[in-house]
Amino acid sequence: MVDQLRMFLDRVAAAVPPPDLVNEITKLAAEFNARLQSHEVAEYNQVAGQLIDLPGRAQLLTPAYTVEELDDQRAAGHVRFGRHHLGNNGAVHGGAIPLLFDDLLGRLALVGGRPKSRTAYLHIDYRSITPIDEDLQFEAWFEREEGRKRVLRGAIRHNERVCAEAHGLFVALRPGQP
Ligand SMILES: CCCCCCCCCCCCCC(=O)SCCNC(=O)CCNC(=O)[C@H](O)C(C)(C)COP(=O)(O)OP(=O)(O)OC[C@H]1O[C@@H](n2cnc3c(N)ncnc32)[C@H](O)[C@@H]1OP(=O)(O)O
Repeated sequence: MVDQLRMFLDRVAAAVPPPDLVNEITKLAAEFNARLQSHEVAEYNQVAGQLIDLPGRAQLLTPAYTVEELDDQRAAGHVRFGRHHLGNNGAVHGGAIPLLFDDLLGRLALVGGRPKSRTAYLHIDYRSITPIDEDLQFEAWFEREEGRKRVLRGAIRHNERVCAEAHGLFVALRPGQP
């Protein structure tokens, strides 16, 4: 379902459909919304975002990324941004790139039984255009850990070209801290 929805968002972004089709799709979307509404659950029971083996954890907000290598210091894999993430001129929107890094670095910050943490800062360097509709490679790694502070770095590449780099501080939450 999430794969289809991601594709739907890409199609909506790319299409200029005739008015009849817009009306038809609007009715279908309204029907899907109404049907799902009756199955709403509380945050801690929801499945979206919890399906760790699916691209982007099956969370629609997050770009569809797949982790292929993971240990307690490093993660690597691939990501593909779609038309939904377009800024302009074939380049990914600058706001979509931190979404990937926050999720990826935040997820790595948890690996190895580490307690939950929150992003204190996330700095992005946009080194070159990040293209949509291409398979891109990412890497994330620990730079250092000092008490509750975890400093991580990440990079997205298109083949050999660096597209963007990230530098983030994640602070482990104290018991009871939201
Ligand atoms: C099965 C399913 C699995 C699912 C996997 C899901 C993966 C999902 C991944 C998704 C991931 C998404 C994740 C998200 O999106 S989390 C959402 C975005 N982030 C937030 O909302 C965080 C909001 N901020 C806070 O809650 C607090 O400020 C935090 C918790 C961050 C720290 O407040 P706290 O009161 O706790 O700590 P402290 O103030 O005593 O500071 C402690 C130390 O840290 C240093 N410090 C703090 N801030 C900064 C700063 N800006 N620059 C430099 N340094 C900073 C500070 O100097 C001190 O250092 P030192 O003096 O000790 O040396």
